[in-house]
Amino acid sequence: MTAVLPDTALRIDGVSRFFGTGAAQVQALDNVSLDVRSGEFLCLLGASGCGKSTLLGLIAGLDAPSTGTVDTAGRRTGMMFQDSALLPWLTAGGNVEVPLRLRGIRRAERRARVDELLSMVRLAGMADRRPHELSGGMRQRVSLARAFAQEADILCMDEPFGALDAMTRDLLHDELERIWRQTGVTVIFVTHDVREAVRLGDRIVLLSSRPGRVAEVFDVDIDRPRRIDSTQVAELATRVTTRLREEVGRHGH
Ligand SMILES: Nc1ncnc2c1ncn2[C@@H]1O[C@H](COP(=O)(O)OP(=O)(O)OP(=O)(O)O)[C@@H](O)[C@H]1O
Repeated sequence: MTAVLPDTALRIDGVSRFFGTGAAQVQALDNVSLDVRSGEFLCLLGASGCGKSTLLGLIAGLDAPSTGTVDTAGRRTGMMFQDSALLPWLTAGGNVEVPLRLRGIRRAERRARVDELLSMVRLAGMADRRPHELSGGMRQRVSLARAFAQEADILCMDEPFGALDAMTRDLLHDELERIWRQTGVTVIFVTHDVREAVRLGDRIVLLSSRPGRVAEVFDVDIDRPRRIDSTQVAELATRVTTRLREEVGRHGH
């Protein structure tokens, strides 16, 4: 194994993951190897059940590989899910504050940080609202602010905008891209939406159907900011979709 370069945020080396034992055993991932650059926006794409969430969980340190290694060289990882999973008894501000509390940040600093984070997702003045008083898009903005409150070096996002309407999703793509550029965080973004991957990613890693293997890696050489409905995005999305169809077809799904 070669040394991890300083600008490598994450090295996944020969990772397989099995669940269960005996006849009921399922192989979710098969010998996945991948280096992710520091500050890169990497999209993981693949058919349902190909192991995207499993791989993300391994990167986030929520799970351990059966074989192989995931090396984040001590970098802090954070997580954001599709469901905003806000705590209903806390306000928007209270939710964003949770990771700050967990990290032992003092009250006055927490307050200031919460205001900053809510402004960053354009929810200044909404700190006292409760989740049920917010729209789905606003809840996901709070969730985004909470994700950034983790101050992770590597942010793992599991279809964070999957449940939103197209308009809201478009806006949140813009916000996420802006914040990603401002903070320099490394993002690992799971999606099954090809256009979303092309809209956001520096690279797209296409996983094969179960067990997930790296089927192909696409570089997205399109200037930012991108528009999801631009011709360039559509053209690359068509190429990626064709490849994705081949992968799905190969496994008879
Ligand atoms: N804890 C577990 N126990 C048993 N099987 C599991 C477990 N977690 C995942 N699997 C299986 O591993 C495979 C990969 O699941 P995973 O959720 O990673 O796929 P995915 O690509 O994220 O799917 P989707 O796009 O539908 O969310 C699936 O067959 C799933 O049923």
